[in-house]
Amino acid sequence: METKKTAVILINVGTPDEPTVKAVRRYLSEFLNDRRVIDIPLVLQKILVNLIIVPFRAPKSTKLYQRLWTEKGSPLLYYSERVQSGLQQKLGAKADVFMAMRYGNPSIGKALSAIQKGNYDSVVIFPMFPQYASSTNGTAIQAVIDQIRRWNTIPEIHAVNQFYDHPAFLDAFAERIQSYQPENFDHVVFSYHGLPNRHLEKNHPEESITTCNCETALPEFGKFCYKATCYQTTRELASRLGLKVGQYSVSFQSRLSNNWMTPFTDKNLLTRAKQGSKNVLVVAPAFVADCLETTVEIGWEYKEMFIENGGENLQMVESLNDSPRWIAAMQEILTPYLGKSH
Ligand SMILES: C=CC1=C(C)c2cc3[nH]c(cc4nc(cc5[nH]c(cc1n2)c(C)c5CCC(=O)O)C(CCC(=O)O)=C4C)c(C)c3C=C
Ligand SMILES: [Fe+2]
Ligand SMILES: [Fe+2]
Repeated sequence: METKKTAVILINVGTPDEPTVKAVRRYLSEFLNDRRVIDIPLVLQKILVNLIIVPFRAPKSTKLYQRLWTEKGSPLLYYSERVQSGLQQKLGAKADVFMAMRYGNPSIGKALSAIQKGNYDSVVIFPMFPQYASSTNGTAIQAVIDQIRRWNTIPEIHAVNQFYDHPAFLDAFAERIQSYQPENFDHVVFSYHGLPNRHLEKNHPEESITTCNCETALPEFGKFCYKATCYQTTRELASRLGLKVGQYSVSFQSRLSNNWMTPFTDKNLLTRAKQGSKNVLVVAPAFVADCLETTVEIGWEYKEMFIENGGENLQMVESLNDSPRWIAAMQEILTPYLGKSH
């Protein structure tokens, strides 16, 4: 194999610079003005996002970010930095590892300007979302390509566009879940970040989301259907853990409206509490680092609701974060894109 100078750029969604209304407003505004996130007619998006959603959501989100913040800052940023340095150590001279956020800081522009100065032969874009969605991996890959296409010398460009089915990712997540002894819980909930139904329909060329059977098997076109890959991830994890149908369920969280993917995780947990489940384990395999959506939304808000409605214990599985097993898995996922040491 020839020697190539390779840059890997890890990309997560982003997080505000600080838990203040001003910083959260700036972050939400960049996020929600993305055409791949809010995919409605442009004028409507501008009005809806800038005059209604951001002004109303920013104060509410700020309170949540204040609960999330630790002395190390935002967990998403902290773990992204730890993973970057851990992966760099592991890859050694095989590649230089950069990290950026799609929205906010550290910016993709800053990482790419260092990559441009470094004259790399090859750039590998590695969005940190196991299941492809246009609003996550799609926008991250597009943002990098949009900038690189203006360079005088365009390097080789590769993208890991998803890795939900990579055995190294699945084994690392299964090991994490196993450490909580799932057999000791009444039920295991696999909770994925939701999407508007409209986004799903776009990836259903043959069938509507209401008639498709992707909850039980991966359809042929389903590799890029976020719903299908979430269910497939669950089946793979459940089989590694020896969980039987009925011992676990799949649901979707973080909706911004009721026209998002169902079933909703809060309603799933509420029903289970009312039906007598006392002790549930919640896993969130759409995230590789803990963030607002895992720690606060599930770990605090849903937990409170579950206990108020008759449940006794809701245990959130810690995300992969900076675990050595995950960093080794990342190296395996990247192996096809890496040349010899430079
Ligand atoms: C699989 C991961 C994610 C998908 C898919 C996704 C889609 C998506 N998200 C929003 C709106 C918001 N997301 C927010 C935060 C946020 N979302 C993800 C992951 C996915 N989003 C992460 C990792 C985070 C960051 C959390 C952190 O700790 O900083 C927010 C901001 C927080 C809030 O106000 O709730 C919004 C808003 C949409 C509209 C969407 C798909 C269309
Ligand atoms: Fe989100
Ligand atoms: Fe489907």
